[in-house]
Amino acid sequence: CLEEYREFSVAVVTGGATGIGHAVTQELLYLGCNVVIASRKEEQLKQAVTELKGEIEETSPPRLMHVPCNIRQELQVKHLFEETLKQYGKLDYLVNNGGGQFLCQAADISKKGWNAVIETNLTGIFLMCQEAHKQWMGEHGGVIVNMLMDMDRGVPMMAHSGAARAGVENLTKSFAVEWAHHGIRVNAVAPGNSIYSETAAKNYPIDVFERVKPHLPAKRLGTPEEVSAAVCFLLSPAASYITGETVHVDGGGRLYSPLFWTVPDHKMLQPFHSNQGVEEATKPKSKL
Ligand SMILES: CCC/C=C/C(=O)SCCNC(=O)CCNC(=O)[C@H](O)C(C)(C)COP(=O)([O-])OP(=O)([O-])OC[C@H]1O[C@@H](n2cnc3c(N)ncnc32)[C@H](O)[C@@H]1OP(=O)([O-])[O-]
Ligand SMILES: NC(=O)C1=CN([C@@H]2O[C@H](COP(=O)(O)OP(=O)(O)OC[C@H]3O[C@@H](n4cnc5c(N)ncnc54)[C@H](OP(=O)(O)O)[C@@H]3O)[C@@H](O)[C@H]2O)C=CC1
Repeated sequence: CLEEYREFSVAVVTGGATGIGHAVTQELLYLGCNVVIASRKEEQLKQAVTELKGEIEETSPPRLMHVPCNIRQELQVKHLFEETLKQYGKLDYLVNNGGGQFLCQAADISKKGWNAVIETNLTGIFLMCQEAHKQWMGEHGGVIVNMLMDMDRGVPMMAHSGAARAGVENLTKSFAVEWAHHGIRVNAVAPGNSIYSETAAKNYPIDVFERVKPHLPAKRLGTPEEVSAAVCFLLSPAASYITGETVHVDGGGRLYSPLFWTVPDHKMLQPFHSNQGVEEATKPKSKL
C-alpha cells in the first residue's frame, strides 16, 4: 500500500504547520507525497516549510509548499486549489485539519463568536470539500479526511465547536455516498480532547490538557503522531473499502465514565515514538 503514496501523490493539509497537521505533513512527506500546507499565518507556514524541508531531499519543484488560506474565505479556498494544481497538476488527498474554538459557556457565546466557530469548523470544511470536488476530485477521484473532535456526549464549554463538528461528521457521510461514483472516499478522524501540542495548549487560558488527563483510560495525553497515523491509514489504499466512517483516536476517553470502574494509574499504554530503537533519531519514521 505504501507504493501508491510513493507515486508522488499530492496532498493538501490545512493547519499543516502546527500540532496534528504538522505530524500529518511530516508523515506524508516521509511516505513520498507532495504536500501543500495552508492556514492563515504565513510566517508560521514559512517556518514549518523551512524546518520540514530539512528532513527531505531537495527536488524541483519542491515537495512541500505553502499557500496562505483562511478556509472561511471562498476566494482563498479557490486560490488554494488553483495554486496546488498549477504546481503539481493533480490532487489526491485532502486533509481538513485546520480549525479550533475558544472556551466559553454556551449562555455567554456572542453571535459573532458563534459564527466565527461555525464558519471555521463547518462552513470552512464544506467549502474545502466542495472546491476540491469541483477543481479536481469530481473528475479524477481522491480521498478526504475531516478532523472532528470528541463530541459524542456533547461538548460543554465548546458547544459551538461540538455543533460544528457534528455537522461535519454528517457531511462526511453525505459526501461519501454522493461522491462514491466519482471515486472519492470521505472519512473523519475524531481526536480525543487530549492531543497535546504547544500550539493547541496556547489557545486556552487554563491548562485544559492537565484537566483531561486523569479521565483517560490511557492515563496519558495523546500525541499528534498518534492522530496522523489514523489519518494516513484512511488516506491509504489500505482503507479502500472504508468511507463515511469516523475513527476515534482518544485512548478510550469517550468511553470512560468512572461510575463503577476506576482505571488505576498506569503506564501500560505508551505512545508510539517515531525514533524508537532507530539510530537515525532525527529522521521521521512511518508507522504504516
Ligand atoms: C480539551 C482541549 C481539546 C483541544 C481541542 C482543540 O481543538 S485544540 C486546537 C486549538 N486551536 C485553535 O483553536 C486555533 C484556531 N482557533 C481560532 O482561530 C479561534 O478560536 C476562532 C475559531 C474563534 C477564530 O477566531 P478569530 O479571532 O480569527 O475570529 P473573528 O475575528 O472572526 O471573531 C472572533 C470572535 O469570536 C469570539 N472569540 C474569539 N476568541 C474568543 C475568546 N477567547 N473568548 C471569547 N470569545 C472569543 C469573539 O466574539 C470574537 O469577536 P470580537 O469580540 O473579538 O469582536
Ligand atoms: N489537540 C486536541 O486535543 C484536539 C484537536 N482537535 C482538532 O484538530 C485540529 C488540529 O488541532 P491541533 O493541531 O491540536 O491545534 P493547533 O492549534 O496547533 O492547530 C490548529 C490549526 O488550524 C489552523 N487554522 C485555524 N483556523 C483556520 C482557518 N480559518 N483557516 C485555515 N487554517 C486555520 C491554524 O493555523 P492558523 O492560525 O495559521 O490559521 C493551526 O495551524 C483542529 O481542528 C482542532 O480543533 C480536535 C479535538 C482535540
